[in-house]
Amino acid sequence: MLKGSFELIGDKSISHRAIMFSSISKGKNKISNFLMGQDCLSTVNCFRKMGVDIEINNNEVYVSGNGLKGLKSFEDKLFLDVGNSGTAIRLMMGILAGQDFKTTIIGDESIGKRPMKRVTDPLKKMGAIISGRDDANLIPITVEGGNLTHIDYHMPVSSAQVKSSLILASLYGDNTSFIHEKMRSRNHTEIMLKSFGADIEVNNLEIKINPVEELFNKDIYVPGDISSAAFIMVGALISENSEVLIKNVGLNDTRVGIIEVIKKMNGNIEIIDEEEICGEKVGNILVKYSPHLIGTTIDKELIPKLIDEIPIIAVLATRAEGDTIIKDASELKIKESNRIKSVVNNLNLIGAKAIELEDGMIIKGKTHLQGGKIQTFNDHRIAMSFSIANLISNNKVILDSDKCIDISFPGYFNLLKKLSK
Ligand SMILES: O=C(O)C1=C[C@@H](OP(=O)(O)O)[C@@H](O)[C@H](O)C1
Ligand SMILES: C=C(OP(=O)(O)O)C(=O)O
Repeated sequence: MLKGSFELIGDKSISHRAIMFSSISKGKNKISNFLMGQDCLSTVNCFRKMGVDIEINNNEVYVSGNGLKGLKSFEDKLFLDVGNSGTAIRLMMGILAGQDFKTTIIGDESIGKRPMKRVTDPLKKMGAIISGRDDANLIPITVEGGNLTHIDYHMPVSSAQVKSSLILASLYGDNTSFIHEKMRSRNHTEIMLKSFGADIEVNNLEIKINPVEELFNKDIYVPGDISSAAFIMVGALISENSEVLIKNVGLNDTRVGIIEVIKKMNGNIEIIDEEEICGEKVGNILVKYSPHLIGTTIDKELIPKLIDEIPIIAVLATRAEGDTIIKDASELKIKESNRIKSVVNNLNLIGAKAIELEDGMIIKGKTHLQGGKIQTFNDHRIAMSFSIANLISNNKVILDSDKCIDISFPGYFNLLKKLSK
């Protein structure tokens, strides 16, 4: 059973953006509740390497921005290392496209397999010179920035990383740019850049960006990460007699898909004390054990609102009455692991019944988890999802490795231990 309350750690997406946008703005600012996860620290290291003064003091970060074109070239032999982070590399390429120097980006084995053409193609159209393995699809990727044109681009995939990268490059363009989304993805970039003085207008799925001379730093408070809260929420929903209050959860409309799904599945979840801080909705969430969960279908518009939560939703679905069907989610195949395969194979391995689909999965409800040793593929979301499955398994669910959890949720096991009664 999970019981108690806790303050949620900072949002990963917003923490990355806070470092990047502060680094290319003028002035000094403070970022509070910054996520000290490995992914966000990779972003810090990249911008330090490009001459930005970034000081870390507990969960607070102080950034002295260099201005829009003020990043500095470093010795040729050095690379920018993004580690495991898709957000870091894709967003950073948008910024590098506007700088007057050449940079090579590297990362770990997982990022080495993730597709970058979705970003490098449109950035090349804007005038950046980009090369890399497999026609600039795979790292190491070299970006030579400079004078960019504008772009009118219809995104072929729904991705906040692609959208954000192009918004950033558009700040350096020669005229107004338009970016058209297929589906509404997380909008932290639009919110934060506007507060820094960017000229951005959003009309449904169209984003209009006018280039600016400079951005100006503002203090940022990072709300808690709903994608991290999701593991504890599901833990509480499925373990008997649980009741957990999660404080300080980011509740941006583009991120709350997990709450919508839990409600549809008849889960006992309640949002209390909602407010707005730095343009982002924040609130407390009360979750209680829910013995009468029902299966559901998740598809289309809902997918971008919960893309990172699908592995843990799949665990939740094993406790529901009836099947849960997840469709339109082929993006899962190109995350830190192929999350369709890693979820389905591991669920079946511990006694659940899951079927792999081309663009998602079906999870049979009310199955009894038996436990077993699962493969995380060094994917943090897989590791945490199956550590929650462990709470309801007859025998232990053993992870082959759990170090990857530090990528997005440092202190995760300590918290789980504190809440476990
Ligand atoms: O913009 C972001 O911060 C993110 C966007 C999503 O990726 P895509 O843009 O590839 O969908 C998400 O999976 C990732 O964890 C963070
Ligand atoms: C996919 C993820 O992150 P990124 O794309 O930044 O590596 C994630 O955190 O689940």
